Amino acid sequence: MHLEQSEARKRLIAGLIRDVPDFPKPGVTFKDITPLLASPNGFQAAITEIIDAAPRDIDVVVGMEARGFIFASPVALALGAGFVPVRKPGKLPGAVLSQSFELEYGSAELNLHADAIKPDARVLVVDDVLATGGTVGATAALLKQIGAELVHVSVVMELGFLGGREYLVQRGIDSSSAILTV
Ligand SMILES: O=P(O)(O)OC[C@H]1O[C@H](OP(=O)(O)OP(=O)(O)O)[C@H](O)[C@@H]1O
Ligand SMILES: Nc1ncnc2[nH]cnc12
Repeated sequence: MHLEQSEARKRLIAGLIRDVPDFPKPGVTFKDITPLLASPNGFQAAITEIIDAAPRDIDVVVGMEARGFIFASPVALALGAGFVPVRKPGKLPGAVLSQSFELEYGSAELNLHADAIKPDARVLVVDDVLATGGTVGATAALLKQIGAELVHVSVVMELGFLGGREYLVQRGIDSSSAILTV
């Protein structure tokens, strides 16, 4: 019964993520989550699936700007954990740690407030899409600079053909789950 409910949620979620060809550049098929967010049942199903897969005793849920914020915040509240944002450069007002990385469609840099997470904190990282793994990898590197423990990575959709999971495993991040893998 539990499994059937989960399968039904996954089907609902899959039907609410739209493929947009050649966005943001030719050759990239963009996975658009806005129809999922616009559906209360769909959005709730995604949050339920992430919570069900999450380890217990999480102190902090980290979400990455911008789409990661949307999923990480309700997950943090449901788990009784704090929410900490990883942001693009120039957005956080305090002293930051910084990490650059490569994306499927460009290069980027992410920042984390240096004092946002205690060194012994158990951290769950939540994002919408795992593509090349660059974003999660950079976030993991930021957490490593602090000394926090990255316990698990949860995403709504993994683009398996881009090898993000292998990229993460090569960096010692071997606990991750995706609601959907394409
Ligand atoms: O595994 P990767 O190759 O790193 O790709 C995945 C990341 O790319 C997207 O973010 P994007 O940088 O497009 O920013 P946005 O959330 O602000 O749209 C997505 O939300 C993930 O964070
Ligand atoms: N193809 C894609 N669709 C949506 N978000 C992404 N982030 C990186 N690649 C993506």
